[in-house]
Amino acid sequence: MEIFAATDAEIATRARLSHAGTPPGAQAVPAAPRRWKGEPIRLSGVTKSFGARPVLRRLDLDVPAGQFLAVVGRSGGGKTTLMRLICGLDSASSGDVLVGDTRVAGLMPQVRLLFQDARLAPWQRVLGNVGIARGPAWREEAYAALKDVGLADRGRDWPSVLSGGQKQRVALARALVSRPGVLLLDEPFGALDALTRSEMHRLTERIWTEHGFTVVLITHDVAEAVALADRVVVLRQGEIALDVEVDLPRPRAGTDGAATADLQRRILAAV
Ligand SMILES: Nc1ncnc2c1ncn2[C@@H]1O[C@H](COP(=O)(O)OP(=O)(O)OP(=O)(O)O)[C@@H](O)[C@H]1O
Repeated sequence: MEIFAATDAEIATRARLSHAGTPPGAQAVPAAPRRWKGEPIRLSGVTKSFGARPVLRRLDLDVPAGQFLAVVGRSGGGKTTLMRLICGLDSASSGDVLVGDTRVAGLMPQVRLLFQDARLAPWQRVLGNVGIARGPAWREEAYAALKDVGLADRGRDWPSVLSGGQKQRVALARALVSRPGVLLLDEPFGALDALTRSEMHRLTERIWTEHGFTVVLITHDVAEAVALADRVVVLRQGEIALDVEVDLPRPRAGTDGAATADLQRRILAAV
């Protein structure tokens, strides 16, 4: 049994409205509010050890609400460990992690994650994937989220017929459907080809600008970090080796000026 009951006609109508606005005589699809609340993140004196080995060492990090932060660093530097502490998948050995006013202790509903692989349920259509675990209002929200990622007309497709980039868009819509205060992106663009990756960059930047949630992006790609983030933190051996503002005008996709190159060099040197 499917978890949604929309008919093909209903989906087609909604998709048409999403793309073309409301034709004369048609009933308007209620628009979701375009902006929601970003949550600040605060780490104070956070250490995380596995056995006797510290992976994060007395980390202090304040991420203001609505900031787009990129975390870069070499493999094994503790980036994913940091993500897991922020979303409550793991707990710190010592120190405090706060999202908004809440001390993280267990999974945080206002924090959503996007991974390198889309992790869609193959037995659910696109709309079902986006709407999983939602309450009674999920269907409107799912349509709004699919529209946000440019897939309003793909709700009845199975994940298997989508391209890699489209699957990532569905995963992004699934993360957005609950209007998270914080979106954690763990190398979500790493497996995509260059063109699709730059499309995803533009999409992510647009959606973040529209909705105003806080983003933490983990990436190995310094150019990606500088293209997207307000601020870049370099994590090296569990410590912050560099913390730098990206004071470049948006949108930045495709910009390749001297200031961008300088900043990239500075970050690479710290990595
Ligand atoms: N559950 C665990 N048990 C033991 N060691 C772990 C565990 N999780 C991570 N580590 C270790 O912690 C260190 C940091 O891992 P982490 O995945 O945070 O690094 P990363 O910077 O995200 O690396 P990558 O860029 O390769 O994904 C690594 O040495 C890893 O082996």
